[in-house]
Amino acid sequence: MTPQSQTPEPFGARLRRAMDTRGPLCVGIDPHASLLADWGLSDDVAGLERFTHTVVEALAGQVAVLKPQSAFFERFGSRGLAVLERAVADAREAGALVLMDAKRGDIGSTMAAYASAYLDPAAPLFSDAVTVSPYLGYGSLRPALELARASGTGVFVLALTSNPEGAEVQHALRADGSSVAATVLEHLRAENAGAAPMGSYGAVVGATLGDTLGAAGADLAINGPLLAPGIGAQGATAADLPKVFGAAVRDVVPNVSRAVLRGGPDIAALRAGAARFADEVREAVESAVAAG
Ligand SMILES: O=C(O)c1cc(=O)[nH]c(=O)n1[C@@H]1O[C@H](COP(=O)(O)O)[C@@H](O)[C@H]1O
Repeated sequence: MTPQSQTPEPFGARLRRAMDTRGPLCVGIDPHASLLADWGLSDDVAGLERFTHTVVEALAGQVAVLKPQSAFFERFGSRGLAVLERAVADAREAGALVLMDAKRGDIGSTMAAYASAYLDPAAPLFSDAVTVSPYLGYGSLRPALELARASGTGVFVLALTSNPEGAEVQHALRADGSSVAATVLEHLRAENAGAAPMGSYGAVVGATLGDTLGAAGADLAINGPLLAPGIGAQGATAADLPKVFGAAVRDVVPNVSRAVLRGGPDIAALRAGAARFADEVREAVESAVAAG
């Protein structure tokens, strides 16, 4: 990677500041073909570009985190990736942190290349953080964890995903009786130990999981951020957050994609939709914290 003249501020510190000033909401940039159609756009690169540019213009000055889902850009090949590159740069320029949702995971030597694609400051898709999958073994993520440390970026590791199919792998019990997901969380706790105000290594834990976390023996106190997708289109609400996350609710970065994006293409409507979810999240977190 590019040599750094000075140690960059860690992602965890940058994220905590953004959460404190803008609120913790993350909005996903997920240009589904159906959303392009709803917005009156063509399902091609021009439609993708217009959609993405509108979302960035509407929300990059307002929300803490924007999370482009790479698959929706990859389906258009190199021209789709060019749209993604510009969106990442524009969103960061406007003050949002960009979490690239790429869910990468591979053997360590290949993981190093994925890490450079998103976490090397010289890379065209350089982002503030990236989502990764630990299901080739947590240790295979080491190159990404190390590059994140060096470049002041973050890594969000899938632990307990929002989809119902995730449980067959994530709740599975290891020989010592701990669940696979609890083991992932344990690794993250060790990674973030001693970091203040919080570590740069997050977990993805679905807001849809209700009270099933107990079944996975999941201890969410990892001293790092907890990305919580599933609010809106997948049925969870802001009011579910304290139930799912308990005392860790202060570290939750709730994600909403379709339920905000459906408000477009009107910029004011997109902003109002995000603001409504942000208010609901703030209310839910504040009342949970007040209740102790
Ligand atoms: O890592 C993610 O972002 C993610 C993890 C997970 O467990 N569930 C999940 O839905 N996501 C992503 O979060 C977004 C949810 O979108 P909506 O259901 O439209 O709000 C999509 O981009 C998913 O790929």
